[in-house]
Amino acid sequence: MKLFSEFGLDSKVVRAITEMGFEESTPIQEKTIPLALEGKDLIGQAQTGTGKTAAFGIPLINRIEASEERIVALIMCPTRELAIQVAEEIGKLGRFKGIRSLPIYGGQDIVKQIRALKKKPQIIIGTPGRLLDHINRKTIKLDNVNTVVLDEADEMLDMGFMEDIQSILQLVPPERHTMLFSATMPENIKRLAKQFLNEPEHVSVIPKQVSAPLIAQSYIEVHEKQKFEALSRLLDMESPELAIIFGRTKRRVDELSEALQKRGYSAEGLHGDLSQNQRDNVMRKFRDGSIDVLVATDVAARGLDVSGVTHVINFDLPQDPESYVHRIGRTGRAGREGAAWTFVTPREIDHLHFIERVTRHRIPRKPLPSMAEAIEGKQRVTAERVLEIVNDEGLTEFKGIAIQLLEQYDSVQLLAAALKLLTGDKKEVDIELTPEDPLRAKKRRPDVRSSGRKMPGSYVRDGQGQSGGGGYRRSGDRPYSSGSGGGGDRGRRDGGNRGGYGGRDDRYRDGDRGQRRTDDRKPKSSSEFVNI
Ligand SMILES: Nc1ncnc2c1ncn2[C@@H]1O[C@H](COP(=O)(O)OP(=O)(O)OP(=O)(O)O)[C@@H](O)[C@H]1O
Ligand SMILES: [Mg+2]
Repeated sequence: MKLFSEFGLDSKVVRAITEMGFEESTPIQEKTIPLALEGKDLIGQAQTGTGKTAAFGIPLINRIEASEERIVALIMCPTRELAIQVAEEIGKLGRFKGIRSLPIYGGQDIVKQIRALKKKPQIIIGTPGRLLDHINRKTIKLDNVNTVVLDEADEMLDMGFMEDIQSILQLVPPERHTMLFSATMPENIKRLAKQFLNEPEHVSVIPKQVSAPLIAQSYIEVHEKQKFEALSRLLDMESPELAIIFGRTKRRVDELSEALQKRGYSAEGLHGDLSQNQRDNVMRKFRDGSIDVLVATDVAARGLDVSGVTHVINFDLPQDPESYVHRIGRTGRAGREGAAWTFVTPREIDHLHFIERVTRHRIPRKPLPSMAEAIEGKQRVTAERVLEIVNDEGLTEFKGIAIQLLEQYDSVQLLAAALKLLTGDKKEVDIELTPEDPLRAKKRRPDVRSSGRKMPGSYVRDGQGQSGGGGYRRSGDRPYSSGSGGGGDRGRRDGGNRGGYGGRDDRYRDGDRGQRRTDDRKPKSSSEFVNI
């Protein structure tokens, strides 16, 4: 693996990378950084959590001069939280060079954005809708842009941003450098690539299995009505550090987060119908650990990088295989392990098999956690909490009473009582969730992958063992420090209807563009998967 000092980068960039705690480049970084430094257009595909942001961020920052007073680079992302998160990372990378970057997204005061734009940022990281607003208002000019990045490019297409992206790119000088990134590369991405990229290199570090290798995947077959019980048992049994639970609709997310709170879990919901303020608050709490369960629609499926997420639970089976791959990819990031659990109703088993076929990964079935396992899990956590403070100095003041009690009672009996008290009783509140319709299996060619379907002038590394997710190191090893702030996601696919997506990023919230229906997520084309 190549060290960052070996790419011939500006020393200020290397210093920034070092300060971020990165030691070695990840496979996608190793491959794309040299190409991007040469100015080659490229399509970069690598598993979730393997550092695609820095793969485009580093060469971008390296090329820009701090003295530049015009917008020279544009990064487009499908959701607001992702724009914020990418801007954070770009900000860190450009710190020592003095590069100015700015996130531009819907839901935020446009006047405030205009004021920020006056500080002459060189890099804009934005969601397409709000970007177009600024372009139309002439508060953003693209005449000097020489680099464009489309992060989660397939998702932006899927969300119906094609026209917006086209309009935006028409305003960027054609001799630009364009890069396109995602963990999944459906067939329709080719169309976009043909139109906007100039003889791109297709850099793929996706091995056989498209999902990140460090994620232990399992599914539980469960009736719709048993799902909530199954969820609380699973949470008790596994006691996640941080967990993201995906629900199919906004209503589902609202009901589920409320139900979890009633049962005593520290959970909050995130979906596209919340105000930007609410979205920001939820993300902040989740990042700093003040809540440990985030219940979300697919708004949180893409790009979101929160360290400490040990579990992803698909309370509802995702609509399509890409969504599955991205959802579970919120854990098992940057070389860490994670667990992904998926609830499947008996009628959805075929759909699960379809996801398995397309992702080329068999998902083992696990039994519903038993009551005993749930209780055991909770007890284990309590015991761990006790053991954490067993050597604390601050216990002295409790020792007197401890000695007194031990003179009167049996020690095991006493400790058991204390543990019982600490564990707390599950609040037995009856929970009734509105049932969701089951998903039906799709008919689609199962696994059309990248091999043999190369982009012109490209190479596809379809090799083995190129996990990308596996074991690259970060100095300082800060396993659960809160990440870079922000949050990556979008609001969508969560309209009342299955497959609809109401609260998607800019257009509905800002009211200033688009007549698009809030519930019609465009159906995907038939042979989506080139690479998944
Ligand atoms: N070379 C590196 N060494 C260690 N950690 C890294 C390195 N590069 C990136 N990271 C960290 O890995 C995490 C995941 O990176 P990033 O969000 O860019 O992944 P991604 O490939 O874009 O994933 P996704 O497909 O989910 O968007 C981040 O916390 C990032 O800071
Ligand atoms: Mg990413």
